[in-house]
Amino acid sequence: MDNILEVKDLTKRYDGFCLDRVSFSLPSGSIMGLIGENGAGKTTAIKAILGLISSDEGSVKIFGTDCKTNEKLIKSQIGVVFDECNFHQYMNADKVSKVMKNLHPDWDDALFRKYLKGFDVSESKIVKEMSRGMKVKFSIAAALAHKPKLLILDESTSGLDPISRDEILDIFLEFIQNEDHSILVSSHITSDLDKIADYITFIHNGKVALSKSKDELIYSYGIIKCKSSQFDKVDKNDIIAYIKKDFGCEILVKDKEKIISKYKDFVVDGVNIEDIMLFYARGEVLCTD
Ligand SMILES: Nc1ncnc2c1ncn2[C@@H]1O[C@H](COP(=O)(O)OP(=O)(O)OP(=O)(O)O)[C@@H](O)[C@H]1O
Repeated sequence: MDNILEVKDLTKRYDGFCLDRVSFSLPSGSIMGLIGENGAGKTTAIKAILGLISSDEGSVKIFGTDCKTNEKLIKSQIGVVFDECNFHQYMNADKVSKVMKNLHPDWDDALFRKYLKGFDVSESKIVKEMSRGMKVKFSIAAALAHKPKLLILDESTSGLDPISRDEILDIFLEFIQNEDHSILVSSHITSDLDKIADYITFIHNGKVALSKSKDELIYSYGIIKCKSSQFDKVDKNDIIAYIKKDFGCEILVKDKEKIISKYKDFVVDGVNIEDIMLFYARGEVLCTD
């Protein structure tokens, strides 16, 4: 499987913050969830990938080509949705369609209207009159209607109600049925990523803390829950991270099956993306692999 997006050592320095040598690859036909705390660097990474801000170091290849070599063609094949609607406040569907038709040769007006109808967003309403959720749906409809191969969304779905989010997650899954398509989506709603992501990249303090297949994380990682007094019984080489609390200790481990047979006295629970994020962000991390 080819990579639709390859980010290598991407670095951006601001006063007091550094996006530090961020690297990851997004294979075609897949969805990657970009997660991290507020201020971790997700938007900075996305903007640097899209060339909306200049990077200090590193490279970005999209569709196998360095972004700088054929920027116009590459960008025409990317659909981008930020958390705010980028269209002018006084534009309605007709006006957006007119503008997009000139910008994108593959613009499909009928598809745009189909998505708007499906999302229950009025074609006559101007952006200014739309609710936050409507603006997001309007932007997603426009991003999909120019038939991109790569869809990049930054925190776009957070303001949507659970039903609308579910509807959009289905559209994302349908979008990647085409093996040439991929999605990079930053989100704080990790339960959505539990449902749709194939890969997870976790940015912590400007650095990639992990970038792995979601199945590898979910099926092989586990959490040992034990008393603080039992902590020393666990081999440090088995520990990825741990959190000690007043009433006990939680330990993130890899290779859950091995751990279950090695430590028969301990309860080993499964994990979700939020658990893993909490361990890396709030726990003591012993192993960064
Ligand atoms: N133009 C800028 N000038 C200076 N610092 C900036 C600029 N843009 C972002 N930053 C800083 O970069 C850091 C990362 O911000 P970024 O928006 O990438 O985080 P994020 O992970 O997207 O956070 P959130 O989840 O809150 O949206 C923050 O410390 C922020 O203050």
